[in-house]
Amino acid sequence: MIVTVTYNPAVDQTIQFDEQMAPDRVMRAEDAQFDAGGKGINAAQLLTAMDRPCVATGLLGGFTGTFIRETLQDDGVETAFVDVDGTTRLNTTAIAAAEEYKLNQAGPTVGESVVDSLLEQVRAQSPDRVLVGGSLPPGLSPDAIDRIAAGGDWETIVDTGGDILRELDAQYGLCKPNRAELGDATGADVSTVEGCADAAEAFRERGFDRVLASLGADGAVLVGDAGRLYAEALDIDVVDTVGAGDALLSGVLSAWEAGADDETALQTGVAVSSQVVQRAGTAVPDLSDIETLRDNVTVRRL
Ligand SMILES: Nc1ncnc2c1ncn2[C@@H]1O[C@H](COP(=O)(O)OP(=O)(O)OP(=O)(O)O)[C@@H](O)[C@H]1O
Ligand SMILES: O=P(O)(O)OC[C@@]1(O)O[C@H](CO)[C@@H](O)[C@@H]1O
Repeated sequence: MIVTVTYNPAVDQTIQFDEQMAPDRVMRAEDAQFDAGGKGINAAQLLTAMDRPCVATGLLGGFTGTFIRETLQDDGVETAFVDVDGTTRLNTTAIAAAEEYKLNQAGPTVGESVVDSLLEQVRAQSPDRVLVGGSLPPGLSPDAIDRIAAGGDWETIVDTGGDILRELDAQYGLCKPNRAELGDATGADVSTVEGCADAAEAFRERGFDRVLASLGADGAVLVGDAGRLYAEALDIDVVDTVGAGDALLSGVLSAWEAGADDETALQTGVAVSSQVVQRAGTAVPDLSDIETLRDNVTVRRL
């Protein structure tokens, strides 16, 4: 069973324009939507859609927190959130012509005592795996993630920025940097797939059993004791890439939960992310056919 921890959830607002962004005038949108977001919450929604037992925890507050709580309840996602005084943030993705603008708020300031409250929620679920996803709100340091990792007998997976990854001290089952985050975390040249695999391999020594590097349109690399695996991305029509990394990770975790090997897990991850990027925002696509779709993904050893 997986518990996801989102210290800094968000309502994701996605606004679509037919024309390019321009300053000093009113832009009129063609379409707009709100989704419950934050990396761990996205993963919990996707895992639930793939019938994997999962509980979403994290910090919620204000009217945006209420929206997230109600959306997850409607989607049948099990939750165990901790209430905070501030208001959960609202992040905006503007899709204008072919360009994507991501505008993320910092989130409400919280006190360190929230880590104890969250740990209590996590322990109460007795999970096998815990995924800590997303940025930290003001008031918390990377120690908040280390404390979750060291707080019980579970494997911890972490999906956060390169600056935070670099500062973690505990032992982790996996981290999931994207290309820029891998570059930030390691300082290595990540301009080629091979360079990314080298950087991921070297980064394992910092306390990560496996590194899953997501490379956008170039696919993904999974490096661990079983070797270096590379999956090409599928050739698809992308609407926006918000939540693409969460989808890749959810597919991998879903397959591992079902007992699959790393190769099948990577195929599943790429298949799930391909479904997500073909839809606007972080809405959950139909994943009932994912075990068939993953056969379209080619994995090779580097
Ligand atoms: N342009 C694309 N074409 C095909 N697949 C894509 C494209 N962009 C992303 N993907 C798929 O999504 C996966 C994750 O993408 P990416 O590396 O952009 O994640 P990310 O930067 O962590 O995203 P986010 O932080 O928004 O969740 C890729 O490994 C790939 O399978
Ligand atoms: O600011 P963070 O925590 O790094 O990222 C938050 C976020 O952009 O990531 C998700 C997509 O991966 C969105 O649901 C959410 O708004």
